[in-house]
Amino acid sequence: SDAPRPNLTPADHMTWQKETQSGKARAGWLHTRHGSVPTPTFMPVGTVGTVKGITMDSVRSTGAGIVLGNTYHLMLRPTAERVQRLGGLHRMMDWPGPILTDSGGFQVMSLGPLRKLTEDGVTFRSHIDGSKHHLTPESSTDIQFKLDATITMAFDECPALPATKEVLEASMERSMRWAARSRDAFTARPGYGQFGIVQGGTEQELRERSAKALRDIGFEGYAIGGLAVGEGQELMFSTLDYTTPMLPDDQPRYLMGVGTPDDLLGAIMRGCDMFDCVMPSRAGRTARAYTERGTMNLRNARFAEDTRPLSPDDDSPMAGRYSRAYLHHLFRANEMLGPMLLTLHNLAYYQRLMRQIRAAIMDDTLEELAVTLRHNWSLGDW
Ligand SMILES: Cc1cccc2c(=O)nc(N)[nH]c12
Repeated sequence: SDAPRPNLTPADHMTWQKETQSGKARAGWLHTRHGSVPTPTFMPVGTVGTVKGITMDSVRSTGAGIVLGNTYHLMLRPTAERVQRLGGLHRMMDWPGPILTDSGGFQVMSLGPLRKLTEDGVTFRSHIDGSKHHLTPESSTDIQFKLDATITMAFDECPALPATKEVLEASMERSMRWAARSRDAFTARPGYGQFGIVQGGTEQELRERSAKALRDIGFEGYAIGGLAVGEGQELMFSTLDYTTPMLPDDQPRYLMGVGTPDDLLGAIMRGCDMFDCVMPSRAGRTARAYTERGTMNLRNARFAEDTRPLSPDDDSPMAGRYSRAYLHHLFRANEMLGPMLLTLHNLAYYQRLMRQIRAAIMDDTLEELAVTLRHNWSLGDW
């Protein structure tokens, strides 16, 4: 967005400034040690220090401002100590902008085989070489410090859904104890920050207690965890309806692991500001294009001689240079360039969507934009 940047607020940690609001949707600025980013913002996932298949210059060219890394993957390879010796993630991956790192608990529960969870933390074996590892709120926070993460996530447990209220309650309460230990282990630095993660599944009373526990600890931002784990959009939105108002109005809200363009629109309209999801990049590697008219699978034979661009207003650097037919050929031939071009295209679409939504928040026309977007997404290919 070319909106004038409000002046940076001097602070001993990162700050978020709300610029304007339209309904429950907010437009603001995230000010960090590694630069300022307009919100709402979508964070491309750079799990092991790379947004798979494209250079960080390409990521920057899509308009992305902040990217995500993962404690779980980076601690296993190349290890946090080596990243630190290489000058931290920013220098190692040639990304001077802000980096948010997830804390590892979620990835252990979904990736690491043979894991054991205790009050102290999680013991697990590496999915790479079977070596044994232990993650605690303290060690996760220390790893993120070594990575030089701009935004550090508290170490939490994300329970699999469906789960009984008792299971959700015990898990949430443990995550809150871990949040306090994560905060104690965090090293405050000007322009850096740490986010707490609200848990509690789809139980309003648990979400309420979790949000209060995190506010009492005090963080620079608040993530909503425990969603995007198979509950479905309706239940995710209804959970957001009562959860976002529980969080401080003047601090950023990060909905973890979300989502499709329609998810993002709905979550922004419910007061969320930051998002991450593997969908656009993973889809790019599997021949699925995200466009204003919904998604399309470029392996489909109907594209074999379709000389049109992917979408008429594609503003990625490849805009108008590669036809659907060419992409169809690349994927059929299993050429590297296919996933590279389509990942770039999809991330550029997500960033364009963020800019469109932010502009509509600024001129209070978000309701109208939402109708247009949902209509066009339903059209399918033209
Ligand atoms: C990446 C992600 C997606 C979805 C949920 C979560 C969560 O609850 N906690 C963490 N740390 N990460 C998550």
